[in-house]
Amino acid sequence: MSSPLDPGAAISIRGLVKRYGDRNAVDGVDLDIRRGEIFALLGPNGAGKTTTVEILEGYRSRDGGDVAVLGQDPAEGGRRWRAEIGIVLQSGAGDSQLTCLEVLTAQAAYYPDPRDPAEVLELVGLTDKAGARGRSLSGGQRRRLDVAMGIVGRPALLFLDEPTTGFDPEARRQFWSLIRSLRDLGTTMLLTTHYLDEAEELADRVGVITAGRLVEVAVPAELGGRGQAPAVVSWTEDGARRSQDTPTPTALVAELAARFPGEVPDLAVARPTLEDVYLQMIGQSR
Ligand SMILES: Nc1ncnc2c1ncn2[C@@H]1O[C@H](COP(=O)(O)OP(=O)(O)OP(=O)(O)O)[C@@H](O)[C@H]1O
Repeated sequence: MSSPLDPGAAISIRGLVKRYGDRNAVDGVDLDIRRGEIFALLGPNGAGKTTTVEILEGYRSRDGGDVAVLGQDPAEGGRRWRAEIGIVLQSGAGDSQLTCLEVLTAQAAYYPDPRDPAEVLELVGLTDKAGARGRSLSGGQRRRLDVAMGIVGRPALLFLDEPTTGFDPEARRQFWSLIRSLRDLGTTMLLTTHYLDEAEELADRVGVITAGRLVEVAVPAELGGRGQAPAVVSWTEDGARRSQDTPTPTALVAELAARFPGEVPDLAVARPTLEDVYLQMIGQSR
């Protein structure tokens, strides 16, 4: 028997089930996301991420379980509840004939306490594109406009579905700093991503979902026992690459330092990345 919904959480989920035909796309998910937290949902294609997120957004019905999003059942969320939620979809506003400022001003009019559209453009780094039409923007600029649309209503909770797909490395870093400024403003965020470095960089906690089940929830540094995993020390010796797993890499490096006259050739100390443990987890659960 699972515990009751947590009324203080931004998102509280117990025993969530969604069926398509005779298959459970979401198969008994329990999860609490704290207010102010950035939570990343990871999982392979078809794992059930979008289905789960769309149920939380109130866009899909569920077949079982209890859900509270900002204290409300999303299946019954009214206009006031909806105004507290921002959504950044996989593709959004970019095709509009309107200018960025116009499209954002039109969106802001739906909300009781919107942010100033010009300030939002500044926040997403599109001030110099205020007068440009959506369809003249680059892919990365369109995504920023999507984010601007998602946050102009001053949401307490923001859903971001694969927000940086198609970004160049610099645009991704700028986007990450935008997400951090939203966190500093108190916004709770649930993001789905296939970029493990993005999850590591942004998320307070990550959840891995495979075949509709949440297999682990942890801070990125601890996922899959990563915090306790041995380090791999590698170096070059007698023209060959050597490597050794060790729980005490400092001792091994000291030993190598004593053995070599100067620099230890090509010395590297590595621990499993989030991607390493993630791939291992989803491999095991298939
Ligand atoms: N409307 C639908 N009708 C039938 N099956 C569906 C429907 N929507 C999703 N599914 C199935 O449910 C499962 C979960 O899909 P979902 O879109 O939630 O996965 P996902 O984790 O978001 O994947 P991706 O990373 O590819 O976006 C998949 O097997 C998918 O084929």
